[in-house]
Amino acid sequence: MAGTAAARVLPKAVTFVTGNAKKLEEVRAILGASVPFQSLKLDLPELQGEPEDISKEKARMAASQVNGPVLVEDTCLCFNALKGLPGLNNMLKAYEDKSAYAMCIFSLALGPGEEPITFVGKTWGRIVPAKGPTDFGWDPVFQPDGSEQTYAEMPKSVKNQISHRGMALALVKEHFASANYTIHNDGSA
Ligand SMILES: O=c1nc[nH]c2c1ncn2[C@H]1C[C@H](O)[C@@H](COP(=O)(O)OP(=O)(O)OP(=O)(O)O)O1
Ligand SMILES: [Mg+2]
Repeated sequence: MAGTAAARVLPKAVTFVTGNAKKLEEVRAILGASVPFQSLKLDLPELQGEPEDISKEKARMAASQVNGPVLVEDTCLCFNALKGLPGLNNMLKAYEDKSAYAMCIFSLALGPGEEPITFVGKTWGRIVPAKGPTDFGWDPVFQPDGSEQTYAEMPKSVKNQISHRGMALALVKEHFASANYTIHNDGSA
């Protein structure tokens, strides 16, 4: 019957594994208190393959290292001219089609050996000559459809409302709201 499942008990709060401070800043701002987490930088291998598979494998590796629930994230800027292949800005110079999408994939693994759940967010736009502050990756060259500003030019709150990361985290939030996990701290770090 729907809605009668007992809340799953987690041994500790979720660890968001990332080495990227700008990502972490956005994830904190977007999740607020809705998903309690701590962050940790781990040296994980950069894997090859389909984006969702890479993300799940990253979550599996992180969950066994942390020995607890983890959230990992991978982002790519995918160019339609290159049939979605993640690539570099200057590769686009040869193409008329400047359309692109930013894609963010989060994977949640509740512990070692558990099948990760993925959450995907996409924002469509195009590649433009750089505008705005240059402190976060390709933000100055990505202009979302319907906007006159690049991600870099937008106030953070506006980027987070419409961004690939914001979209994916809306799904993460929904998942946590419906799963209703309870945290029973096991006393380890
Ligand atoms: O919203 C964004 N706006 C602009 N640039 C961004 C964004 N999000 C990621 N990026 C950049 C950072 C990195 O140069 C590349 C791949 O990101 P990605 O491999 O997922 O990140 P990372 O290796 O720095 O951190 P992590 O430790 O979480 O894997 O895209
Ligand atoms: Mg990475």
